[in-house]
Amino acid sequence: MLKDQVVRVVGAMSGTSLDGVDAAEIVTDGREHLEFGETTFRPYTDAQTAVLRAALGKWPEDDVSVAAELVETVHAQVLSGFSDAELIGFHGQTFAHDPKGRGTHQAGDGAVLAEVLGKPVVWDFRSADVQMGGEGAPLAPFYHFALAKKMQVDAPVAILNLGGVGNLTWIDPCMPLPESEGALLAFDTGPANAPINDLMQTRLRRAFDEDGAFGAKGVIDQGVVDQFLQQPFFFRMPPKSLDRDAFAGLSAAVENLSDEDAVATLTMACAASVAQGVQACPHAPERILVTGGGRRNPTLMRMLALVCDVPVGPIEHAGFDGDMLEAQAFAYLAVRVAKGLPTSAPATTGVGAAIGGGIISRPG
Ligand SMILES: Nc1ncnc2c1ncn2[C@@H]1O[C@H](COP(=O)(O)OP(=O)(O)OP(=O)(O)O)[C@@H](O)[C@H]1O
Ligand SMILES: CC(=O)N[C@H]1[C@@H]2OC[C@@H](O2)[C@@H](O)[C@@H]1O[C@H](C)C(=O)O
Repeated sequence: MLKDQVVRVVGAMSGTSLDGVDAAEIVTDGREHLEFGETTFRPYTDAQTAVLRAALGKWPEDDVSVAAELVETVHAQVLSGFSDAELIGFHGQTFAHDPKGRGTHQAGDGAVLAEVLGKPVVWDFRSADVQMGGEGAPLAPFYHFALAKKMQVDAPVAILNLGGVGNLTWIDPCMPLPESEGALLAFDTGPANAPINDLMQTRLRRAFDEDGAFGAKGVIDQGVVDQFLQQPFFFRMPPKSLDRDAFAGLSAAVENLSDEDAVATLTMACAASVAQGVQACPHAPERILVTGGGRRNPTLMRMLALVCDVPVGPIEHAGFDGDMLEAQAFAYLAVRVAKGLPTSAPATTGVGAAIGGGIISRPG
């Protein structure tokens, strides 16, 4: 692919909240040129979510073929709607993530999708980074850098994704490239919606705390939050990343609280872990732009504004679509992989040197 070639590319992401597949088209040269196209979301049925949930924590050598085929089938359906796209970025579904141990496992075979869809597919974005000593996550930061350039801001900003897990990217948009030293600092902040969703499902048979209603009625158990922040993860310097279910102890710690108090406490645990992350940034960002489903939870957004010493608002304030940012990110990263450009750097994943991860599979 030529250096300046502009590509119509679609990215697809199945996130840790296990709610469905986001797909988004962009037009990009893999650097600063960025236009936005069609988007779609395909929710998983309850039965499909149950299959995926049962595969969490499993590795390729475990028998996950049914769950992996489900990921491929749903993605093939979703992506077949993007007939104009020349290239596909396919993240897959993370089943397990243990970068300093067994590695990282995103289910779904991009080679199968390339055959089915008849287009080149970039996939397995995280493994090379892990093999080179990196965390393999977060990977959206290089895309966040492109967004900050598009915003034409001249002071550091932070982009906070609140999905199942939270991740924050601090960006100095005055730097020339995302891999430039000092351009980015990125890391997972802690659990975000996953513990809240798990509690809502187990206790109340609801998918999530809609509009933060339960959390708003509860009283925060500050002792639980303070105890939670004593976990070694919060004393590690970034970059750092998390598996979805890394904090089982947090859910256990709210077991004896009422539904409302438990949700309020889990919501504050998420906000407080973000506030700790903000303290680790090189300088205070001018503002925090929130993406991912957590920005739709007004209780969480209120708590964030309370504990972070920086203005906090949804990324729509900067003109971007907070539901589709991750799908767009894997579209953008796919073009970078196809062009041989790096997708991570020491400051985003802790990898030894900037590298481009990802495999390209072409239809036979
Ligand atoms: N109206 C709402 N009120 C409260 N919470 C909401 C609302 N809408 C979405 N959410 C939360 O956002 C979650 C979905 O977020 P998102 O789609 O960003 O997650 P994801 O992409 O799967 O996760 P990750 O970024 O960790 O991979 C839902 O499961 C729910 O917890
Ligand atoms: C291993 C893995 O899939 N991590 C996800 C997860 O979901 C949020 C957070 O944890 C982040 O580290 C990452 O996803 C985003 C898209 C990323 O790589 O930037």
